[in-house]
This record gives sequence, C-alpha cells and structure tokens, in this order.
Amino acid sequence: MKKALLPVNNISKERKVSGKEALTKLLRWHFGHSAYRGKQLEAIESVLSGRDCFCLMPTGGGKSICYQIPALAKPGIVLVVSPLIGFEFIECIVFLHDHSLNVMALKEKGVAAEYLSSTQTTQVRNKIHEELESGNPGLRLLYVTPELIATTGFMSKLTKIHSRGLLNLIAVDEAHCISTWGHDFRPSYRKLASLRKRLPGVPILALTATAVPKVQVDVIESLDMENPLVLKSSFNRPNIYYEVRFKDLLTDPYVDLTDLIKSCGDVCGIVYCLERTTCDDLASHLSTNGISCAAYHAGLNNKLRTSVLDDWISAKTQVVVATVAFGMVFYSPNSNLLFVGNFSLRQFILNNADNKKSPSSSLQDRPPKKSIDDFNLMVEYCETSGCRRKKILDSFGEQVSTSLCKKTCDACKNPNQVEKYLEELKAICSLGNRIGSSKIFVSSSSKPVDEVDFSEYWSRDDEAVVSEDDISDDDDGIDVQECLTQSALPSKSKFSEKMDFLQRAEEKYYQKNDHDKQSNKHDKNAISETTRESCKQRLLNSLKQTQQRLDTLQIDPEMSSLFLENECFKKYGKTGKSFYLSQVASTVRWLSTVDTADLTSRLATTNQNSTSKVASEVKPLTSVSPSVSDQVMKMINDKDHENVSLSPSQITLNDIKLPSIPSFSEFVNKKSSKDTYGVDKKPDKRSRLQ
Ligand SMILES: Nc1ncnc2c1ncn2[C@@H]1O[C@H](COP(=O)(O)OP(=O)(O)OP(=O)(O)O)[C@@H](O)[C@H]1O
Ligand SMILES: [Mg+2]
Repeated sequence: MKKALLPVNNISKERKVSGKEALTKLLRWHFGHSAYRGKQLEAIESVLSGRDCFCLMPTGGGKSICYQIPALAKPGIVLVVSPLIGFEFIECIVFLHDHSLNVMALKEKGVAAEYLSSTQTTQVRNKIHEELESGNPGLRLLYVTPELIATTGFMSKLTKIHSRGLLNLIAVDEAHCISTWGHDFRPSYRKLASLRKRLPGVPILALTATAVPKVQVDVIESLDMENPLVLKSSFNRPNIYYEVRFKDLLTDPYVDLTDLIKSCGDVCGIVYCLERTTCDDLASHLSTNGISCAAYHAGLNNKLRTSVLDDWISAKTQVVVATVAFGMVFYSPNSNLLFVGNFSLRQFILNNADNKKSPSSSLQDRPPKKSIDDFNLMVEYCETSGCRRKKILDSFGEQVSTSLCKKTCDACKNPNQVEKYLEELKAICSLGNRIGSSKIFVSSSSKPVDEVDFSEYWSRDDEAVVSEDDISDDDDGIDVQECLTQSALPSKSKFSEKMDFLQRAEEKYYQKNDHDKQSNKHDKNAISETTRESCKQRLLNSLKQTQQRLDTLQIDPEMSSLFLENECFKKYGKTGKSFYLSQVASTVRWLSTVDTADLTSRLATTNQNSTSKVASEVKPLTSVSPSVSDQVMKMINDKDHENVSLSPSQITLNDIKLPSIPSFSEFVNKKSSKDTYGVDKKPDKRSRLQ
C-alpha cells in the first residue's frame, strides 16, 4: 500500500518522535515491520539523542532502518553516503539496488527521499539542489555517493544546509570502505574524514557488515567519531554447519565434492575457487558427475556470465563454481559454501595481494603484514583442531564459548577424527617437503607464513607475478554487478521494471566500464618479451637444479631452457598469458621430479621413436647434431611457430611422443601417492572424511 507522504513543508516545526512505542509505530506504518530487530532501536535512539553510533550488523540484518527511521522521527535531512550500487538479499534471491531503487522504494512507503548522482539529468539534479537551497526543504533522506561528497561544490551546499540547522544525521553505509585494513577499501571513502570538521555537531552513524576489530577502530577514528555507541550484532549463524576437508587426504576430491553436493539435496550453492582454470576444470568434472553446474569468472564474456547468473538465480543451475568475481552475492539459510583451494597457493595469494595494493613495489618484497595475518588466520582455521564456529566469531572480535556451537562443526562433532586427519595431513606434508626440491606441500600451521621459504612454484620473480589473469582481481567485484544489471530475470514483481529503469540510467556508466575492461584485458593477455625472457630464466634455474639432482643427466641447460620455453609458447602463445604461464609452471614442477629418461626423451629431438627409449640410448640436447640444434633455434626465432618442422630428419615436433607434463592436480595426486623413493603408497586413504 502506498503511504501518504509526510507533510513536507513544515519539517522544522515538527517535534521529535521518541520513545519505543512511538518509534515502533513509525516502523509499522512506513515499513510494515511489527518490531525492531536486534540492535536497531538502540542505534536509532542513539542518533536521535545526538550521539554518534557505530553499528556492526550482518548482511541483511536491517541496517537501513537505523537511518530511515531517524529521518522520519526528527526534523531535518538525513544524508546517506553509500556506494552507488549495492545488494539486497531476500529469500535467497539477490537483488541489485542502487540509490534510485532505494529512493523509489522509500517514496512508495511515503518517505520523501531523493538521490543525487551523475546518472540523473541536469534538470532533475537542479530541482533537488533548488529544494535543498529553499527555506524549508521537504526532503527527509538524501542519498549521495562518497565521490559527490568530495566535490567542493556539493560540500559548500552541505555546509549551507548545515548552517541553517537542517542536517539531522550523517549515515555512512558500508563504512568499512574507509579503512585500508578492510577488504573493500575505496579511496573515495577517505574523503569522508573531513565531514566531522565541516559539519560539526551532526551525529554520525557508521554502518557495516564486515568490520573486523581493526577495521572498526579505523572507521571510528577516520570518521572522527566522538564517544560513539558501539553496537555489534552477533554474526553467529546457527543454521550453518562448518567442516574442513583436506584434499590431500581424499582419494578423489571430485567424487567427494560430488557426493557432498548430492547429499545436500535440492539446494543451490557456490563453490569458490582461487583460479579461473580450476573453476572450469571443476565445473566440467561436476557436470560429468551429474550435477547441474556452471563456471563463473571474469575470464568469461559478459553475456555468458549474465546467463550463468540468471540460470543460478532461477534454479536452472544448482551449483556455480566461481572465483571471487561472483562476489558474496549469495545468501540462503540452507546454503553450502565451499572453498576449494590448496595451501601451496598461499604465496601466490600473498604476492598477488601485495602487487595489487602497490603495483610499483618490488616483487621481492615481503607480502604486507595484513595479508600474512589474514592468511595465517585462515590456515589456523583449517589446520588446527578446536571449534570452527568459535574461530570464525573470534575473527569478528566476538568472544563466545564453544558451547554455543552445539556440535554444529566437525571439530565439535568428531574431535578425535579431526585430530587424526590433522596428523595424517602433517605426515603427508612432511613427506612432500622431502621430495625433490619442490616446496609445493608447504603447509605447517605452526610455521608462520612469513617464515616459510617462498614456494618455488609461485615465486615468479618477474612481471609474471603481477599477472591478474590467474586469479580474479578487485575489478571483478563489479562484474557481477554488471551482470545483475543486465539480467533480464523477472525474479520478483516489479523488479524487472526497476531493473530496466536502472539499466537505462546506468547504461552510460557501464559502457565506459566495459570499454576500459576490454582494453585492460587485451593488455593483460599479451605475452611480452620480458615475460618470455624471465620464463626462460626460470626454466634454466630449474634445469640446473634438476642437473644437480640427477647425476647421470647430461644436457646443455641453456639450450634446453630455450627449447622448453618455446614448447610452452608454441602450445599456448596464442591462447594467452595465463595459459602460457601455467604451462611454464607445470614444466617447472615436472622438472622437480622428472627422471633422466623422461627428460632426455623430451629434449632429444633426434630420437625418432622417442618415449620407449631408455636414457642411455637417447641423446641429450648437447649431443644433438648441429643441424637439429639449429632447427630448434630457428623454431625459437621463427615468428610462425606452428609451421616449423625439424628437417632434415623430417620430424616435426608434433610427430614426437613426448612425456606429458602433468597439470597441477595431477602432479599433486601423483606426489601424494608416492613415497620419498617414488614407490606407490598403500591406497589407505578415505574417500570421505566423515
Ligand atoms: N525490524 C525488521 N523486521 C523485519 N524485517 C526487517 C526489519 N528491519 C529490516 N528488515 C528487512 O530486512 C531486509 C534487509 O534490510 P537491509 O537491506 O536494511 O539490511 P542491511 O543490514 O542493510 O544489509 P546489507 O548488509 O546487505 O546492506 C529488508 O528486506 C528489510 O525490509
Ligand atoms: Mg545495507
């Protein structure tokens, strides 16, 4: 039902509404909710009394009410600073909302609200400005972006309104964005630090769903909040069961995951992966095993991502295997949220985080302490026994007793079993550390990450480490927003209509964004000469280590590194940098365990029958006839690599059956099934950890 608008012409003459009963009446009349939830009323009463308030409530907890009710309960304007676009979760459906939708919904509820944005026409904006400058503005809620606050023009308008005593409250939504400690730091939020000085005496309400203790302090200090009332709702989700499974202890992680998803019945879910290639790989395995699923990452085109999202929301697809490009756009009481990862990736994540924060920093730099702390927390969560729920809540600064869990995590339900798995994992890890020179199995939680030697696999000491192709980047966050914006899904009454409206309004914005992204993608995917050079160097280093490991090996490391690099380039040069780098990394891994026979057969291009030969029969590259070496060099230097043959022996590289280079998962599985001497271990692993 559309509510009557409040009398807008005599705000300043109105009296303040106070008291639980009167405030609840406002809630019922305008929003249709029977009572306040959690800490809503406390937050409202705090700001109405003029006291700053920091409000930490989970996603969907109802933070908006905390500034919407004060807008109705007290004369003046409530300024709401929030990002242009946000999400709302209702009954497992993700709703995109932006200022325009918020305002539209509020108007329907009889609240005089407006927003100011570059997406509006000048005419509309002028009208709002006129109203703000009028003697008695009828507005109650004004939504703006932090970018607008940063402009001198708007700030001077605000100071005028303030000097006339018309500012009731400043609400900073998604306040964690102000903190560089947060996961979603936005430089535009930094400008909000001046609000207190520019607009003194107006209470500030900071709202967030994601602030860890450090961020909370940072938000309060950055906004210059005075003795704020700090309200924290519990982040405990009693309906979620927490469990950690170790890939290394599973016979077949794909089968395990398939069984788990099937055992959950008809629920939708997301499997998060670190890398795009893992998403594709896992999605195809799950599909083969009868699970309706699709991959989602920023490497897919917009159209495909939109359709994956639509299919998932409309339950055509049960599971999405995604990188963080999908964002946390998922909320459902019966959800399963799984993370597929490998701790050997830790250095990569840390390096990546480091490079994103400071592109100019030396690649030899240690990752920032924050990344290390965060990562150690995650490792501790997985690799130590003890209640998982408590660990999660601890990380939000919530002190709870383990009795809260009531056996709703694996560590509380089956403590002995978890201990046993951890012992087994440690045994496998120490075994992995002894094998060859690779440190892929680095995983001891008792050894802090910053003390661990850099993993050979990920310590890309070249520009390659900056590659953002392998892992989704910060920009990916907006990808899902784009897709939601483009989504044609009629998911709720009137929603499509609103989406269309939004789509048109935002068209310009996204066109520019798309264009920027396309040009970025193109650049990111190119394989530069510097990349190739550093890959050759990496392969050369590995070959030298291999030579040290294998006494009988006689090769020319220089030539061999050129050959192997070229092989990677020939195979994936056209596909793009991520595939190329991945193949180089595979080759480096392969070199760390390869035996003399396999390596020489790969390098000995004169050998026509190749793989069946034993090492002694195969000539290493050093003793390859000059003509063949020349051919290899020619091939390396030739621009059209696809068409080069190895005459005079009339053998093309494609004719030779080379030992295959295993993928990362094949490599890991192979490694964990062998002991130090390469002897297969007894197949004593469980197929499930339960
Ligand atoms: N007291 C209440 N009783 C019932 N429903 C409520 C109450 N307060 C808010 N809601 C509903 O909860 C939902 C989420 O509210 P809101 O969008 O304000 O959450 P939020 O905390 O801002 O979440 P997010 O972190 O996603 O921004 C809305 O549908 C809102 O109508
Ligand atoms: Mg919100």
